[in-house]
Amino acid sequence: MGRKFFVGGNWKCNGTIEEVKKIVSTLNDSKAPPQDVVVVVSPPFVFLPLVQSLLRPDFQVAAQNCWVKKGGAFTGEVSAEILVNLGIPWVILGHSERRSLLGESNEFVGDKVAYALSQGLKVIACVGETLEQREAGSTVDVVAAQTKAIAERISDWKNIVVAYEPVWAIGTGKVATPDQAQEVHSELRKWLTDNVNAEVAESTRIIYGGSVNGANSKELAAQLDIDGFLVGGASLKPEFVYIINSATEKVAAI
Ligand SMILES: O=C[C@H](O)COP(=O)(O)O
Repeated sequence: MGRKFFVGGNWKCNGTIEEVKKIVSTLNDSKAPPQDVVVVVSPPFVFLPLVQSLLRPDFQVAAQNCWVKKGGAFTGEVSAEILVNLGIPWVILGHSERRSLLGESNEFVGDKVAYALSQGLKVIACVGETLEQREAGSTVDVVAAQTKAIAERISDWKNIVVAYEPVWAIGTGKVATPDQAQEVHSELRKWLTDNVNAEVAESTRIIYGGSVNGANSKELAAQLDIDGFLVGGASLKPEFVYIINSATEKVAAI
């Protein structure tokens, strides 16, 4: 299996200069296994240059969003071109907080993903169902529709990581069980096989997000179709290092 384990830390709208320096210092001092894991941290826009300048070179940074098309007269937005100019390699798109709070539709997210890729960014594309959708039995339909809106707009999947983040598990402390997560990851991979192609399905990393912490990461990492994590709250704490090191669980399971 050629999918290198991937651990993203989404700091969301958190941090002061002092806190940022402390988190980076903890990461820089950690013994992560770079041969087994890709580590990408995503601070708020304004901290990106600082984090990039301080962070160890084997870890990377991601923006938490970018504008849907070429920059210009779009007050308050940050374009893909600006991120590229700053040397930011990754961007998180389609996070459920933006989908729900800012009304980002599947199509809008698909357009953003396509534009970001066209500018040379790598994308962590988030999908996931709400509790109501899960209880209505429509989880697979929801994540398939979100993935389809991306698939219809792109032709090359090599710079995409798909993050499955059930909305009910985000920031709630209510993590999906390893079986629940594995089931959706497996369905997503099947969707990619049926609707894109087998090569993309086999090579695309599908990572899990939603209340991942140092106590549950190893068991989740051992699941066949879980290729890493997108971590929120715990990425602000020293336990993030433990989550990064759960990559060794995956290597052992292969
Ligand atoms: O992007 C990360 C997810 O929203 C997960 O956040 P959380 O780990 O705080 O639940």
